[in-house]
Amino acid sequence: MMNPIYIDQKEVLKRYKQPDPHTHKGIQGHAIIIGGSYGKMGAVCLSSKACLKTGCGLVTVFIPKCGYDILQIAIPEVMVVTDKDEKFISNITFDIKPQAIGIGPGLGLEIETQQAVYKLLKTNKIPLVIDADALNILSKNKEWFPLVQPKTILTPHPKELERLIGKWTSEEEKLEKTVAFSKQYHLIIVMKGAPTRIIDGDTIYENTTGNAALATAGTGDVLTGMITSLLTQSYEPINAAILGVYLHGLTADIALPETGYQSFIASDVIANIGKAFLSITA
Ligand SMILES: NC(=O)C1=CN([C@@H]2O[C@H](COP(=O)(O)OP(=O)(O)OC[C@H]3O[C@@H](n4cnc5c(N)ncnc54)[C@H](OP(=O)(O)O)[C@@H]3O)[C@@H](O)[C@H]2O)[C@@H](O)CC1
Ligand SMILES: Nc1ncnc2c1ncn2[C@@H]1O[C@H](COP(=O)(O)OP(=O)(O)O)[C@@H](O)[C@H]1O
Ligand SMILES: [Mg+2]
Repeated sequence: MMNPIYIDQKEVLKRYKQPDPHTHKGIQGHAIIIGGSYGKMGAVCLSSKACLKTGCGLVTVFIPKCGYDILQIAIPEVMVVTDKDEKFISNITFDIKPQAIGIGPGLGLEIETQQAVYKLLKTNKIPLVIDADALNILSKNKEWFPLVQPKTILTPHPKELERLIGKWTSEEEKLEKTVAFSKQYHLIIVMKGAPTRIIDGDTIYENTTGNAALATAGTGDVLTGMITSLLTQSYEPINAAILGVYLHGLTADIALPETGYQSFIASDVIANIGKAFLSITA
């Protein structure tokens, strides 16, 4: 197996693009975050807020009806489109033209939701991040793998990865299986963990930021929003994944002296995205 490329400040600065002073919200890009189900709307709140805070111009969420008030009250900057169903997503339709899609946080596994994901995968040509229950839906329907567009970013935690590629008996085998999966379907796999690794075919990247404070509900949902945001801002998928993972970890390193490991929560990731951006260019 190849040695990893460490994702450090030098690697990130090679890829980071300073915003143009003459940019506007249209140029900064429009993201759509698709997810949520009854009791898991917080995942979409976290993901969509993180998306905005990572610099894209506009964010729309596509959620089941029961999330409408929750989203509009929690994050006034985010626009909302609702499904026809109350508690889960059953048919994904929107007439906006986003530059990137993030799908999965809080989505649930209802049969109707699985069919809605199938329809999206079959027709979608927009850069995509697949996380959480959208990954679990793919794992339940492995014959859909070839429908996923090349260079789509998948962000599994270890259990989601196991559901996708099967069990492994060593770290080496886990990496080999993930590289083979990435190569077979031309996908970028963000193997979340400590450390997070990004697999792009034969190339393995290893993140150098982050700490155990991130072991708390919703931090993965936040990462999905951040990577989706970078995709809307015209970063190549691999660069969006690299920059997103690095900044996400950096928020926890910045916050740790104030929060300690225990009190750090996913909203603290979002609150520190600004400082993380400032520190990479400092
Ligand atoms: N506020 C909200 O609305 C929130 C909503 N959320 C939404 O909930 C949905 C379900 O997502 P989920 O990840 O909680 O459940 P699931 O896929 O069964 O995986 C859990 C199991 O995986 C394992 N595991 C995880 N990490 C691991 C690691 N690093 N290393 C090793 N193992 C690890 C671990 O398994 P164990 O070790 O217990 O066998 C654990 O029990 C999804 O839509 C998500 O977006 C959440 O984001 C929370 C906030
Ligand atoms: N001990 C740890 N050290 C560094 N990062 C961690 C640690 N535990 C979790 N993380 C990070 O936190 C995030 C958790 O994502 P995930 O499991 O999808 O959470 P959720 O689904 O609750 O949002 C990942 O980015 C992972 O790399
Ligand atoms: Mg998750």
